Amino acid sequence: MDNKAPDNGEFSFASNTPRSTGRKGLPKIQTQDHNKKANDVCHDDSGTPVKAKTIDELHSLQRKKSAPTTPIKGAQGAFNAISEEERQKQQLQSISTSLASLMRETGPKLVKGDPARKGEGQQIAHHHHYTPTISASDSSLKFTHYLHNLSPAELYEQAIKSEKGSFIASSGALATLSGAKTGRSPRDKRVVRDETTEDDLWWGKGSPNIEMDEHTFMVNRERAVDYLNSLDKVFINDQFLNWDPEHRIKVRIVSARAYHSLFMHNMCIRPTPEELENFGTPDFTIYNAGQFPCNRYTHYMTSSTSIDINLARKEMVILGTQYAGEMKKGLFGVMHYLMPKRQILSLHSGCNMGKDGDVALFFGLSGTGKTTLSTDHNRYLIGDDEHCWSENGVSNIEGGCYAKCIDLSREKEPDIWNAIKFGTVLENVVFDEHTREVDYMDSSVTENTRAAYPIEYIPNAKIPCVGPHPKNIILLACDAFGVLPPVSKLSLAQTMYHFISGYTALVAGTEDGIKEPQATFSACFGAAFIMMHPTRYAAMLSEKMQKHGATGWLVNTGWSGGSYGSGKRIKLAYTRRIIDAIHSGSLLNASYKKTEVFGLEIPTEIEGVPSEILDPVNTWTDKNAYKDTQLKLAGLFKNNFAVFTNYKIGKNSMLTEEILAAGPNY
Ligand SMILES: Nc1ncnc2c1ncn2[C@@H]1O[C@H](COP(=O)(O)OP(=O)(O)OP(=O)(O)O)[C@@H](O)[C@H]1O
Ligand SMILES: O=C([O-])CC(=O)C(=O)O
Ligand SMILES: [Ca+2]
Ligand SMILES: [Mn+2]
Repeated sequence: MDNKAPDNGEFSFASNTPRSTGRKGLPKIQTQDHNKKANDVCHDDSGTPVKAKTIDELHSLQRKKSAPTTPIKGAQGAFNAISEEERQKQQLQSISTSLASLMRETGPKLVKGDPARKGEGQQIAHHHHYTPTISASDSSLKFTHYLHNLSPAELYEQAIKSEKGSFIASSGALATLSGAKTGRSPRDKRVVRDETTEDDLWWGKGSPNIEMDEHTFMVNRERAVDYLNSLDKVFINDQFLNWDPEHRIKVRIVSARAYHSLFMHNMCIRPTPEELENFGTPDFTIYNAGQFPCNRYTHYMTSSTSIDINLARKEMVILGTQYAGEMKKGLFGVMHYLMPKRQILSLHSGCNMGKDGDVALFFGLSGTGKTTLSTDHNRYLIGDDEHCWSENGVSNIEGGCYAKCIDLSREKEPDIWNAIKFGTVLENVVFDEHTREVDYMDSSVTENTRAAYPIEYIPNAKIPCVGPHPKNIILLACDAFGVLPPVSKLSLAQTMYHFISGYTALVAGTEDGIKEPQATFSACFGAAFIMMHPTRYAAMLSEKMQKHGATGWLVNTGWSGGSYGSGKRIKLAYTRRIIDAIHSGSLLNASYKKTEVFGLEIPTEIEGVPSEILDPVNTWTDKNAYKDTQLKLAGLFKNNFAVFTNYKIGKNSMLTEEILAAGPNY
């Protein structure tokens, strides 16, 4: 920070160290007369004196008060002039409400700051009109310390001080463990079914929304809040979702771990100090009590993990899992409800933009390449995982990226490699205990190792993360069967067919319990996150693609030359050349031939890609095995799509017919 605390010999870290001056022995102890200059033998002792009389005072000089970069709105305005004290009071009141038990008193007694740093800089919520009654519980006599929107440096210190398994990696990233869960637990997700959600949401067979009643939600909420209030300290993050200013959502995350706070600091949009001062009441609140299990005797609970969403209360509760992705994807689910209600399409996709403003969306299930392929040195990154498509164009929902890092290499993914530095959260990676060098090949903890970093850590991120209407819609599938072509150009009906199907072979690890690749269908490439029926999203996508003239593509980032086990994964370098040809427009006008069974249009030539791999039949030595495997996969597609044949997609029933006909034919 500064050179203001000068060297007086006792605290010598300045450049004239004993080593550099070649002097032997310890520096001379000087107890007084700092100003003596003449005839000094040791030059180190001749610096200006420290401007403190005591150690405490010295330490208080080290940290200067943060000040907003621009004057706070309203403070000097004629209207709604609000005093600093009043603003702090409002903030405390809001946080007190967030942490309140709904059964007992109005809210906990709050203290801002770390309990370990008693006295300094702490503010007690004196304004809080708490009236102890005869029925007051012991917990209501306790203070709840909260740490509000700490900086990454502060969160590092908190994590290292109090969370086992937190270390600084040699890159500067914070390496942490997420505990027993190293992936999401979709089977433990519950959504409150009430008047608000009864008609709007998708319930029943195939739906990711497993119902829960309001009362049970309150039981779990109380459990989480009691747990959080019982702790020494809790972390509060007040942040935003969605870079489109018209549709920005305010979120509050209450959590017990500095790791969770830093993760969300990176993943959500970070408010400026001014925006934070004027934050007001959040639109949605997460209570993350992940270290604490749910009570398995509670109705609807099938394990000790429960992730509960209550849209009417605008709250989410997490019990029994510390995997940070639950918060990220929980909020994504909320956006999948809020945005379509405003005629905005929410998408599980990456997004980037070329120099000429051409935007591409990358859809795909976990591990198919959204983050890898949207992070492209020659293009601007808008976002890697969650977007909105509105009348204004596209906007990222998040403020950060969440990259898989198993087998990560500097050569193949330089931008992601370089983003792993101070401030980045590294989950469940293995490192050398001395050098703290990470071994990205090591999956001893889990296959699903991850890095969460702010989007501006990617050098060509487009800030603000918004762009014009997309030109190319790229559907990524990691086909473990090895029969889908590396790239196919899709008609609108085919795009809709594959979007609704949402096929991939899940790559090990992201969803807890899955260890081997297996064929998966997940509607809209994100059935775990959508809240309404898939046809709602599909209809919006087809309408937008038609209106803005976007082209659909199916890209197989999975196997070639055989299924998983015998074939090999398509080289990332080839996939990148394919994606380049889509972006440049050269693939749009290439020559094509149609495949059997899936009826896909495949190009005969792409610069930088061996032509023989473009038709997968060429890469298989056993042609009969290829044919059988292709038919087997086609059958799986048909079976999966059967549930959608009774639904109309959009207003146009012509399109519905075409979509049904756009699947495999054999
Ligand atoms: N041909 C290929 N194309 C894309 N990715 C590949 C290819 N071959 C190997 N990979 C690897 O596959 C992984 C793709 O993961 P990525 O993080 O991009 O998934 P994602 O779609 O963003 O998933 P999630 O939604 O879980 O974040 C990376 O580890 C990447 O290195
Ligand atoms: O949410 C996660 O854990 C990782 C992710 O992006 C996904 O699964 O789509
Ligand atoms: Ca990703
Ligand atoms: Mn994702």
